[in-house]
Amino acid sequence: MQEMANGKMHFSAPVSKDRIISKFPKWYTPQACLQMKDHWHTRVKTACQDRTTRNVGMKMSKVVVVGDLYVGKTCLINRFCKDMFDRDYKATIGVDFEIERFELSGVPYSLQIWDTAGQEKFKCIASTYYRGAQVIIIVFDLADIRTLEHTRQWLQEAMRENDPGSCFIFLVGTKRDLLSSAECHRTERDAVKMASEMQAEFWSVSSKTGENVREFFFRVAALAFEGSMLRDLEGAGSHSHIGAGDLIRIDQGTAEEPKAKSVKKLSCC
Ligand SMILES: Nc1nc2c(ncn2[C@@H]2O[C@H](COP(=O)(O)OP(=O)(O)OP(=O)(O)O)[C@@H](O)[C@H]2O)c(=O)[nH]1
Ligand SMILES: [Mg+2]
Repeated sequence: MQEMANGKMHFSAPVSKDRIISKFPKWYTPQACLQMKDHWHTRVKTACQDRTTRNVGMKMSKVVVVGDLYVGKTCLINRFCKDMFDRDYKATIGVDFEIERFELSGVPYSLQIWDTAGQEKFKCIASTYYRGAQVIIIVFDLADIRTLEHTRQWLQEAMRENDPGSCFIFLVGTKRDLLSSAECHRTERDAVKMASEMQAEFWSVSSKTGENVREFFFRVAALAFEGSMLRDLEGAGSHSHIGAGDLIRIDQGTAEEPKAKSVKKLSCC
């Protein structure tokens, strides 16, 4: 596909078929969800159908994934982005990121997904990447209740770098394949309570089996996309947008768009 942008001809690969979102994705549980509607906002739908507005607005959102070490942040991202699962633990050093391209309601859109280190000694590096997030995903291990207790602290730290009300917050319990359904039910009840306190949407997933992983990221993409479109359409002040300096700039129109970038791994301060 060829596109004219800034007077230059670009070639952009079509979005892969399994990243096309046409129907508004559903929540995991109505007890802790950010929105209960099951359709695109009318203004967004109209804007998506209007070819003149297709090329304006946010084309990429920053997503930051935080949580204790070993809870499964990297596995969650890898299951979605690469459809793989690694049983062996390799701690994230500093940060990494992946770019995922979608097509939502006919409009191209990308998520820049930042995977941060949970280890205390890398926190000071990771926290410098929290700024400008449109989505914050706080991950905990369903099989280790202490990691749920720590999610409040993770949220506080992530919000220190972002304006209140400027981010969608998700609370995600991983490793549900390790729990019996009774155990899972008990922990989910506590997690729903925590999510409500945080004004977050709760999801329960397994990166090992892939259960709910795709559904979860589709939901993230849809809410982030709709939020961006609405802010653009309403002409909100720049403070509620992702600042230009907060995203790594990637020319989405070039033929050889990098699939993922690994940020230089730094030793800690
Ligand atoms: N059974 C099971 N194991 C999982 C799941 N997700 C992750 N794990 C395992 O949990 C361990 C930690 O996973 P990671 O994704 O590396 O954890 P992390 O949160 O990225 O850890 P840091 O990078 O140190 O912050 C690994 O051994 C994974 O194989 C899951 O859904 N089910
Ligand atoms: Mg990791």
